[in-house]
Amino acid sequence: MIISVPKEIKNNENRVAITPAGVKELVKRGHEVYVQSTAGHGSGFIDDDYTAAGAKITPDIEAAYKMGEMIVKVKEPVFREYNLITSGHVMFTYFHFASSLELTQAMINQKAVCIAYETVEHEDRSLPLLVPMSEVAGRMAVQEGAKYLEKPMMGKGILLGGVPGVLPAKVLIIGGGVVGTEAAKMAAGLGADVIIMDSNLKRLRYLADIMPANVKTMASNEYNIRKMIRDQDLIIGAVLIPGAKAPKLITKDMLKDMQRGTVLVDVAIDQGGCIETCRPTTHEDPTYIVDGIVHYCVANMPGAVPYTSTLALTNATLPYIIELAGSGWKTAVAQHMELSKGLNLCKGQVSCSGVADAFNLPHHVKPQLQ
Ligand SMILES: NC(=O)C1=CN([C@@H]2O[C@H](COP(=O)(O)OP(=O)(O)OC[C@H]3O[C@@H](n4cnc5c(N)ncnc54)[C@H](O)[C@@H]3O)[C@@H](O)[C@H]2O)C=CC1
Ligand SMILES: CC(=O)C(=O)O
Ligand SMILES: [Mg+2]
Repeated sequence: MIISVPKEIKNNENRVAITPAGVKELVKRGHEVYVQSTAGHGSGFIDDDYTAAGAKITPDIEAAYKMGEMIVKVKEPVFREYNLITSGHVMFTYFHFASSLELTQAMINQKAVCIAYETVEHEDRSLPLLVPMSEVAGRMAVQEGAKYLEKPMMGKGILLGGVPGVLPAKVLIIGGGVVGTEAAKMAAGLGADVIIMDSNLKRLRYLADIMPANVKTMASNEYNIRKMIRDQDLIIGAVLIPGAKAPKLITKDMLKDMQRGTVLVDVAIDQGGCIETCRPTTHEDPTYIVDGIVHYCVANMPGAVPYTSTLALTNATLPYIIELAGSGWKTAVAQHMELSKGLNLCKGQVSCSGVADAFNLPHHVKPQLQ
């Protein structure tokens, strides 16, 4: 198969979808790999690293899309890419369709086969291609939260861990999955006073067992959220219903109950966000203030630490790229339950229920696989 890797053009997105090591594995199996010139620069790979591994370099994004049967990316296509995508393409990348009708409609119109990293799902319901980036974003959420709690950044002016004789900051994490767990570990390690809320009691039992003593667990419901947000310093949104739009758990009217300078980091923003006043921001301009509350809502947080994120992501995606390239997408999707869960759009039909529900579109349980 011919696999093509365009350079990411989303704001401050420095990850790349394939490393030279990945190219070598694909070329060894008889595939042809095209990589757009400078696509790897942000992650520390130069064009010569790719050619040495057997890739061919394309001069621009148009050529990258033109050459490939399967396009492997990191982030969802942006407007400039829509018309480069055709019904002949298999697109393998993060899409987060439920958060964007525009993107969903564009990909329906282009009739491409869209397999979304974030909904590839194992039988035990884990999400192997979301996990590594959630690990990164969960850890970063605390790092970024700590930074924006500083007074010059419009935060309350409180140090997460406190100092001897002064109490530490309070951190509330809503959603105790991968992002929430990693955030809790980081915040606890810095000495903060941490609460994790989740709607899944089994998950809370597990977290209560493994977390240090400065992490407490609490059931997630409106009453508890309203009660706890009053005196928190940092609140991290980390819920997920796979494929679907995130539920709004903190509404605009709740902001007046928070203390000024409280920082909200809505990691779930890529699925629309779980805080009503959150809208996607970029690494260039990551925060804004509503009612004195700092909102941080960057939808591609791992893009800022590409040296870590590209390796973590491609460690997970490469086996699936090899499978899709080796068997062809139809056979791979038919034979592998995890990849069939990843199929979101197929030649203009919506095959992911979360996406269909988000926009009231017809849901094709069995899309045309021809
Ligand atoms: N902004 C960014 O750059 C990034 C965003 N993400 C996003 O972060 C979000 C979380 O991802 P993961 O932790 O991997 O998901 P996960 O599936 O591991 O965890 C989600 C948790 O939310 C819980 N949950 C669902 N509804 C809830 C509710 N009403 N109240 C409390 N908890 C609830 C679930 O029980 C589960 O434990 C996703 O939207 C993901 O796409 C992930 C990586 C990067
Ligand atoms: C998961 C995701 O959206 C990201 O890594 O950017
Ligand atoms: Mg994202």
